[in-house]
Amino acid sequence: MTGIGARHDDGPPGDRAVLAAAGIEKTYRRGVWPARRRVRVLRGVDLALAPGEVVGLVGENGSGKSTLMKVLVGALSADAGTVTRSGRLGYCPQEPVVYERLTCDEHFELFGHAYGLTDQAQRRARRELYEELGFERYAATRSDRLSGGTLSKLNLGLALLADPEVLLLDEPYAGFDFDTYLKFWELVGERRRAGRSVLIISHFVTDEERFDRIIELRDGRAVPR
Ligand SMILES: Nc1ncnc2c1ncn2[C@@H]1O[C@H](COP(=O)(O)OP(=O)(O)OP(=O)(O)O)[C@@H](O)[C@H]1O
Repeated sequence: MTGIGARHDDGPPGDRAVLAAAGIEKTYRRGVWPARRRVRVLRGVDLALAPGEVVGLVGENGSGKSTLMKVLVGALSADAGTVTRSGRLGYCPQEPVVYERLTCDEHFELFGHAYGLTDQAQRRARRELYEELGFERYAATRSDRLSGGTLSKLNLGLALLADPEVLLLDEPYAGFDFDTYLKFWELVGERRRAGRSVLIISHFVTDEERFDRIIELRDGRAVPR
């Protein structure tokens, strides 16, 4: 792999980790008694992200990638294991979580407020994101009137707004056209050079060259690839 900048060839991040998970287990319970069954998805996942690393999280459909990411951000509780984070966290879920009646601008204002950004900082970051991802013309459009691709840009933009130290992206480019897909990787490269860490769920073999490291979820465990 060539990655998109300097590589980390010095093994697992260990003490330098900005995000570390140890022994994560998760079982879902489905159905109602007597047809109740358990789906054991994560069986002891260990994972660590160092500053400035861009790591791919891969695995077949249903292997538990989204489940793991939800546990890492704290949106879902694990049955066992620990997650340690340092710094600000940005999360781009697979399904955009937006308010249908709010415009793109209003989303940035709301999230900027939630992140504790000053108005000035929020406006500056918003302007840059509109430009980088090319959706400024939708600034005043309500989110329920956006196309799927533009909605994905808003979803990603909101995760990037506060320039988080750790960025977790669940298939962030669903619906992106090719130009936007390339811009997305430029944007990841910039974050990386700034020492930010990024974990990306990916299904594309073509992405593999862009990661510093790839972790595969297999049989409920994380294995290096
Ligand atoms: N809320 C839930 N309740 C019950 N089972 C669930 C729930 N969420 C996910 N699952 C099951 O857990 C397993 C892992 O799902 P998950 O979405 O984490 O996989 P994934 O690797 O992200 O899949 P994909 O590549 O298709 O996005 C699947 O069998 C899924 O059906």
